[in-house]
Amino acid sequence: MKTEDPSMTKPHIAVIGAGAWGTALACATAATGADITLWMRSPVPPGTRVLPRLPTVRLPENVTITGTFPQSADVVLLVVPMQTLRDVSTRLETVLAPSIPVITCCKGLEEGTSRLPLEVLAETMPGRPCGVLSGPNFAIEVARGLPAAATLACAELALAVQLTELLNTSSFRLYASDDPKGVQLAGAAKNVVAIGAGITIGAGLGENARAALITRAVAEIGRLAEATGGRASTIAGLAGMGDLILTCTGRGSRNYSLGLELGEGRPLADILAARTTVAEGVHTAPAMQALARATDVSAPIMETVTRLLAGEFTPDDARHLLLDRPPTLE
Ligand SMILES: NC(=O)c1ccc[n+]([C@@H]2O[C@H](COP(=O)([O-])OP(=O)(O)OC[C@H]3O[C@@H](n4cnc5c(N)ncnc54)[C@H](O)[C@@H]3O)[C@@H](O)[C@H]2O)c1
Ligand SMILES: O=P(O)(O)OC[C@H](O)CO
Repeated sequence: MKTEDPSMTKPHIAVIGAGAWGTALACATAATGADITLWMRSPVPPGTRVLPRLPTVRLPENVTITGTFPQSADVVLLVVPMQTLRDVSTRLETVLAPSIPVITCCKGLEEGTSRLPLEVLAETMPGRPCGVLSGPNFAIEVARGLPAAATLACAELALAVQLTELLNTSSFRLYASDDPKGVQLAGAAKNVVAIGAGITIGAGLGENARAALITRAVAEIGRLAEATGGRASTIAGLAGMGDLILTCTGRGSRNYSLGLELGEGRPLADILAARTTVAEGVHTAPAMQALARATDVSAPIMETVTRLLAGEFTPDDARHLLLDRPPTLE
């Protein structure tokens, strides 16, 4: 009788959240050959292989959809909207073995507390090894296996390296980092800047203005990263500059397209009412404004986008994004 060699057991990667990004990450990590379980909160009929957020993508055979949280896995990817991270991670913590590493793939700050994703997990999953994955990644392209890259950061570089080796594939290239604060700050802030970039184009201010906005955002996000214990140099990488380039120019971005509509004069409430997907920048902007104020960081872009979203500025005032400040040194 054949006995199974435990050293030949396939890795198990659990993905929590079957929105666009969770579905894409299930497809991408399936290419490692691991067994993938994809948790979704809404039940689907047995045999479902195509999920609502990415209706043109068929899940690979080694992806199993489940409605039950995992108790174990080699790694868990948490891929839910930022404002639900506290609730979902609290519930997951009650069943998941304490040594299992969790990677947050959210890009945002928690509204009301201005917490970064890993700061939320430190409260809901204390003592657990955690990391963050972030980079210029439109879900549909990653799901289709088009080439993409991202940063995976953990406070312990050795863990980041170990997890990149587990998750890296020939089309989804991962770079390890030991600056999780900088990576999270970058991923959250770019969504706010993307709204600003959309407003700039939607209000007809031109592409020069957008390029200036993106470039000044790099400096602003660097200051915010340092104020939260991260490194400004991280903002030059995939999670910073890389994601700013993608999200501030690609019409596939929900944050950028929301900004475009705002810039064209459509009220925020109408834009949000017509959408079912998450535009993280709407929640993250006031949290980023509060963080900047609390840490005494000059953050005119975060401030202006927040005030535009709150209706304190009209799109006609969008030049505030760049121009209404005295000249200074670069
Ligand atoms: N879509 C992308 O291209 C992309 C790429 C990189 C990172 N991200 C980030 O990933 C995160 C998720 O984004 P997405 O694009 O998958 O969002 P989405 O709007 O496509 O889907 C969100 C998913 O979360 C689920 N959800 C909503 N409320 C929930 C709750 N209370 N509990 C559990 N699940 C809940 C929804 O059912 C849905 O499946 C965001 O932080 C986003 O910034 C997205
Ligand atoms: O559609 P957005 O604006 O949430 O952007 C998606 C990804 O974060 C791009 O990297």
